[in-house]
Parts: sequence; C-alpha cells; structure tokens
Amino acid sequence: MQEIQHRILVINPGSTSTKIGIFDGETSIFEKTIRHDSTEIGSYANIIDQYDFRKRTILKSLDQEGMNISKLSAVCGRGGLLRPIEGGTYEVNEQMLRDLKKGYSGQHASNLGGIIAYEIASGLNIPSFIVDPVVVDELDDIARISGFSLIERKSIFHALNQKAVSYRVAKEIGMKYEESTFIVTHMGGGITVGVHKNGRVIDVNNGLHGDGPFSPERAGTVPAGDLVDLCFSGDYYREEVMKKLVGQGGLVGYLGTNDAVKVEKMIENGNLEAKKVYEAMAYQVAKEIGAASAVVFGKVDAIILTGGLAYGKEFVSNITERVNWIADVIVQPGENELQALAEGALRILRNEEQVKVYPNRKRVEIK
Ligand SMILES: Nc1ncnc2c1ncn2[C@@H]1O[C@H](COP(=O)(O)OP(=O)(O)O)[C@@H](O)[C@H]1O
Ligand SMILES: CCCC(=O)OP(=O)(O)O
Repeated sequence: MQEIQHRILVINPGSTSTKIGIFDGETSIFEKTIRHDSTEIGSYANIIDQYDFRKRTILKSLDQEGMNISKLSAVCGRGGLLRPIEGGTYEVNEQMLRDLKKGYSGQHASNLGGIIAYEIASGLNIPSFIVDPVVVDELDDIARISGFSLIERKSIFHALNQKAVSYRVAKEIGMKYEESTFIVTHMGGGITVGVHKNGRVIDVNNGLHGDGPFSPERAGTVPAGDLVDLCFSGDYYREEVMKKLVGQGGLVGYLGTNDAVKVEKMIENGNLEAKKVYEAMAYQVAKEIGAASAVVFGKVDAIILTGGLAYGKEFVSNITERVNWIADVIVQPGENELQALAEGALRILRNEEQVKVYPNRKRVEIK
C-alpha cells in the first residue's frame, strides 16, 4: 500500500527571527528565515501584540514564494511558555491557547508558534501541534534548588533544537542519545547550556529570565543585590526592567543590536567596545559550560555548540579554546528546529506515536 504523503507547514518564532518551512514527509521543499531587528520587535509592548505582524509576515512570505497551503495535512509551531511538561508532540487545545496568550510561564516569541499554527490550521480544518516546547522539564531535583527558598530554578530552554541536535550528533559519533552525556549549548537570541545525560536534560540555565550567560538580547545572570536596588530606585517601571533583562539586554543593551553579524562588522571596523562585549559573551558561555561539566563530574562525551551564533568562527574559537580540555567540541551551526517540528507532527499523522494532551504535567523522574 502506498504511504500517504503528508504536507506540513512549520512555524518557529524566535526572539530575533521567524523561521518557516514546508515539508513533504521528511523532505523540506521550502524554508525561510525572516530576521527582525531589535527596534522592530522592541516597539511591541507584549509578545502577543506581535501576533498580527508575525502572522502577516508568514503568510506574505508563503505567498511571495508561490507556496500553496490549501493542501496541508497539519500545521506545527514551536511551543512556548506553557506549564512545565514532558517532551513530545501536543495537539493545540483551548487550555494551551489560553496559557500561550497569557504567557503562563512568561513572555517569549515561541508563545506565538502554537497560536499562529492553530489559527492557520483551523481555517483549513486540519490539526495543529507543538513539539518539545521551551518548558520541557527533565531537571534533577538538586538542580531545582536556587539557594533562595522562595524561588525555584526552572527549565526554560531551546528543548526542541537541543534534543534534535543531540540525536544527530549521537548518531554521527556512533553512540545512542539515551546512553551519552553531552553539554549542549544553543546560542540564538537567548543562550542555553543543557546537561544531557542518558537522554534527559538534567540541568540547564533558564534562558529567558536572568540565568546563565548574557546573549544577543538577554542579560543572563546579573548581580542580584544591585538588581533589587535598581527595581526599588523609583526610576523604572516593572515592565521597563523586564525589557532591560529580556529583549533589550545583552548585545542590544551594550551595542544597540541583536545581530552578531553586525557586531562582527563593528569589530572589523575597529570598534573596541564591540570586541570587548563580544568576547565577554564567549567568556560567559565558556564559564557556563565549565559549570555544566561539574554536574557530571567532568565525564562528558562531547560539547555541542549550535544556534545562529555558532556560525561566528571567532566567537566559536573563543569558546572552544577555553573548554576543549573537558571534551571534544562539535559545532553544529544553525538549528534543526523546522525539521524537528515536521518530524514531530509526522509521527502523529502516521500513528507512530500517541499525541499528548496538554496539560500533562508529569515530570520525568530520574533515578
Ligand atoms: N553567519 C553568522 N555569523 C555570526 N552570527 C550569526 C550568523 N548568522 C546568524 N548569526 C546570529 O545568530 C543570532 C540568531 O540566532 P538564531 O539561532 O537564528 O536565533 P533565534 O532563533 O533566537 O532568532 C543573531 O545574533 C544572528 O546575528
Ligand atoms: C525561551 C528559551 C528559548 C529561547 O531563548 O529561544 P530564542 O533564542 O529563539 O529566543
């Protein structure tokens, strides 16, 4: 019997870009990255306010490329800041839409993935899904302890790409993901460093809310006492401080751009401040990888560098020379998220996997 060829539209809203693709089965027939500069994105008060702009941009791009979406089998979006859940493919439902609109665990562009997928899919009477959203939570209990009893550490990271790249690398080096230990560093608009042990992400910095290295648009960990003083100085509203941490932090705060390619041009043109800040970002990433290696007693099969910033040769070499004593560094620039979204939807459409129903709050216990 001939297998049905499913056509899937995939949508990945990131903090600095919107990536879209159309897949026939596993085969990509169209992919596009639409970059958004920080002034364009920064003009919206909330993520949900970007809904019209991002959806219009997606539909316009598809139209310009002559992509007919009337014959789709499903639409799959990158999932956002929902309640903490286990990994997998979830059908978008009412509860999920409410949580995405509200930003149950915070505000991030990926909240729009499920919402836009649902809107496009419901117009075509087909299902919409999300896969491995940024709230996938497999943390060891010890990693949840922050040191401040009122605040628990949370798992918010590039789950989709970290997992997809880990499977790919494991295969390439002749190991099984479920039997390997990787430190995976995704470096996009946000930066997350995950400790993957036997197929679970047992520790990772919260890439959104002030934890870990600074990034193109985020502050990462900042001195807590000074931050409290700033919050109570009377000089800033809550939203202003949040924006300075997420969206207008990191490279944007120091250099006015979230675009590392522009920063590299500034450095080429002799801008010493840009050089110092860019090197400091690499320094902080390396430091986080060092800390992550201590979680697994230094027994690491490979360190993986991925995401858009991994295209930056000098940046990657600054990190590598500080951490390659821990394990081999494998560089996988860009991300595999569009493919991973398509494959997540295909497994459901082909009945190879059971679709998950949100909310499914089971935490994965690690023995
Ligand atoms: N060739 C490159 N060299 C250096 N940095 C790059 C390159 N391509 C993209 N980047 C940077 O990667 C970052 C975006 O990474 P990406 O993974 O696409 O992020 P997101 O998905 O969060 O939008 C931006 O700062 C961008 O300038
Ligand atoms: C919220 C964690 C994931 C993240 O930071 O994604 P982007 O780099 O796409 O903003």
